[in-house]
Amino acid sequence: MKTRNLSLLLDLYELTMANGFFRKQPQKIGYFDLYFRKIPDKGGLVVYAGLAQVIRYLDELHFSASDIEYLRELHIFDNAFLEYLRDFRFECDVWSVEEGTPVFPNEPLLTVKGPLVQVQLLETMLLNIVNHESLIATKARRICMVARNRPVMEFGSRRAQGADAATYGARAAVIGGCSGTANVLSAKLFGLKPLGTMAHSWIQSFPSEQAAFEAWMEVYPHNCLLLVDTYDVLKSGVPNAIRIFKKLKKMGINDHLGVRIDSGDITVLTQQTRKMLDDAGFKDATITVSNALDEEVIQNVLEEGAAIDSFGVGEKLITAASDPVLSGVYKLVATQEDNVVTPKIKLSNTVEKTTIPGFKRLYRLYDAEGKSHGDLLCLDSEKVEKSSEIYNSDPNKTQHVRQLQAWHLKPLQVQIFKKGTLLYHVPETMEIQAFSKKRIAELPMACLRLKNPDIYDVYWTSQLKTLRQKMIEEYTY
Ligand SMILES: Nc1ncnc2c1ncn2[C@@H]1O[C@H](COP(=O)(O)OP(=O)(O)OP(=O)(O)O)[C@@H](O)[C@H]1O
Ligand SMILES: O=P(O)(O)OC[C@H]1O[C@H](OP(=O)(O)OP(=O)(O)O)[C@H](O)[C@@H]1O
Ligand SMILES: O=C(O)c1cccnc1
Repeated sequence: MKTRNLSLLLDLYELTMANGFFRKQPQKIGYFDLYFRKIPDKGGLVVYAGLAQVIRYLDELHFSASDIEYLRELHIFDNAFLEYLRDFRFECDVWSVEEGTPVFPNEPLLTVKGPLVQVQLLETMLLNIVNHESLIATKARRICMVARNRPVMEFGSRRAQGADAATYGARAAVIGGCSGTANVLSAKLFGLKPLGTMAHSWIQSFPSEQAAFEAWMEVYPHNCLLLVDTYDVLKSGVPNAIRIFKKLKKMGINDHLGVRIDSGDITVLTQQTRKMLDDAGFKDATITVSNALDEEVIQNVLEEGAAIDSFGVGEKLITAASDPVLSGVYKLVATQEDNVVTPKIKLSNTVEKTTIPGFKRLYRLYDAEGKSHGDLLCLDSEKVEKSSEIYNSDPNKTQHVRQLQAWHLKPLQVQIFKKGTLLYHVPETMEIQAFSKKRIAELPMACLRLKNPDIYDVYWTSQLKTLRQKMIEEYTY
């Protein structure tokens, strides 16, 4: 893959602060946490995605001669700072949750430790990548869940907000459960299955629908997924498709036969199509549907008894149309000087916006059967004992205080970079999808549902809770 220089894709204030840090606090280390506060669509979980792109961005971070020249001409920055950027070498530690992991509000998904001048520069791109890809993976999870094991093809590139949203979005959609994508670039780059059928233009370009299907059959006899709604699904499209399937059968070909329906009442049309295909002896011929589908439409048509084998889903998925923002944030939680770590807090009028101070660790709590019962956030410096009392971060929960006792702790973050050296190997995308399904299956069922899911429990240790409370009191005037 060619190097991509995104180093100036940041907000100006990151550079002006970095210049200031370089001059005023050059030795100080900063710890930043990346987390979100609210799950889109009032869902029960977010599927974390984007780490592969984060790694690539950090690995390629450099400032070209023309970047430096441009910055010099702004007349904002010190020469010494520009020279530092010219010789920039990434030297941070990075910990991250693994892609595909279901995650919850206020959990540190990514923690970056390094010279303030460096960690501050990363804010925009880390958020841009994680917010986008996690949003799409989360939406895909919702759609694929209601499709109940029927393959969902990602069809959205044409309606995505730009080329990156299409390409990285398709990867995220596969992490969230899609079987593959129509986006060939994304398939090539990320080892995804390239999938597709045909457009109406193919049918329209021939003198008749029958002639179009015949021509397709001649070119792709082993992949005859015919689009049947150009003129009339039941009166023309399906009968013409059946004629083609009969011809193929005579030639001894009976694989990958099917139809795609892209308009009209999905329940009615698929049920009647199924009957026509079955009656003609093509019980294995598949029915694919598309047309502005999302989790609500899919759930609805399946509840109505639609006869569907697979889905093509585009615009609503690739744009996360129902709730198109994951508002992850990147906040300073501690600084370090001479090996002394000092927790930092940001207060707010709203409790949710008050940050969680300190360099922290995140664990998932498992029972003996491998089911997860919540997550635990603690300070890196503390030792968590079996006898520890833990506190639900949601004060409204009735069982507010619990004993750790019966649960096993599994760390959720792994170290990705150590002093700028990459330690982590990104798994294949389909492995990430399988990992994600497994992690999601461990969660309480009630957290998975689309509507009114239970809130997953996130606990804090007593030390973390006390530290936060003390800091809130210290800074409250
Ligand atoms: N049985 C159904 N229940 C719920 N939603 C459905 C059902 N059938 C189709 N839909 C959805 O309703 C929306 C509009 O469908 P409609 O039949 O109006 O398609 P259309 O785009 O107008 O068709 P055309 O492409 O011919 O203009 C689409 O999002 C479609 O997926
Ligand atoms: O509806 P989506 O979920 O985005 O799925 C992708 C859509 O893209 C194609 O439509 P096309 O661009 O040919 O326009 P159309 O809406 O007229 O079918 C295809 O036929 C689907 O309808
Ligand atoms: O292959 C298809 O059927 C397809 C691809 C992209 C968008 N709509 C349909």
